[in-house]
Amino acid sequence: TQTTRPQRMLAAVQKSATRGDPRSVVKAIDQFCRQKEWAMNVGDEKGCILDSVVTEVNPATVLELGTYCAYSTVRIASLLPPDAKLITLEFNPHNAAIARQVIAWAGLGDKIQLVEGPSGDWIPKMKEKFGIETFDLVFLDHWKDRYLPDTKLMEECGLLRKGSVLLADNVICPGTPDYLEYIRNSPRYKSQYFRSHLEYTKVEDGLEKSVFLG
Ligand SMILES: O=C(NC/C=C/[C@H]1O[C@@H](n2cnc3c(NCCO)ncnc32)[C@H](O)[C@@H]1O)c1cc(-c2ccc(F)cc2)cc(O)c1O
Ligand SMILES: [Mg+2]
Repeated sequence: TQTTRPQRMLAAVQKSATRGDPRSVVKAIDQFCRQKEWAMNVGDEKGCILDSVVTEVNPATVLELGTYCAYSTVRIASLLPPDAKLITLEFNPHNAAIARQVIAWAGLGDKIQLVEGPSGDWIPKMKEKFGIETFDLVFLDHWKDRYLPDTKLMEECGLLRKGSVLLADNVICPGTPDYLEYIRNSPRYKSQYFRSHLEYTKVEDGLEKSVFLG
């Protein structure tokens, strides 16, 4: 029977990456996507920008919207301080199942909590279910038309504090026009665009980093 792309990606990790070595997992996925099949991971070029933001913020709490196969989940978690926590939301059960195995292979199960379900349901429950007061860093990489509503929901739920950083993938391609318009014109955010390319291609894309001002 036919395998899925996430299944083939996991197979590439289990074949080429070293158990317990997160960076080898990242490398194996990038190699698979460059040599075998394109997939919608943030990728190695934008991944370097992601790494620099994670290192700069040095977050104790991270929220990721849209796990997919956990490429960025593992990439972020590999840079976190010892007691930091990363919560990643994924509502497609098949993708979640693959992501759990990628996270396990990387040996990051104690830093990463994958929560299965839609962000709209889980964002309001972060405090009661996970004892999270606020997030130091949020990585947005789920459906592009959900970036804005979920950002407003995080504001309403008091999950952002003065200095919280939102980092949004794909603000050019596929694009998130309503989110960009809101975040760049809101007096409550200080935004910065990091120009790059769509993963594994020469097409323009970029990350938007926005600091919540409280
Ligand atoms: O579409 C892209 N990403 C979406 C990711 C979705 C993943 O996240 C999960 N997900 C979605 N919404 C929610 C949700 N909440 C919202 C719904 O309730 N709550 C929880 N999980 C959610 C899905 O189940 C997937 O696992 C993309 C496309 C291109 C692209 C560029 C150029 C092309 F030609 C083609 C494609 C490049 C990229 O980097 C991209 O990220
Ligand atoms: Mg993306």
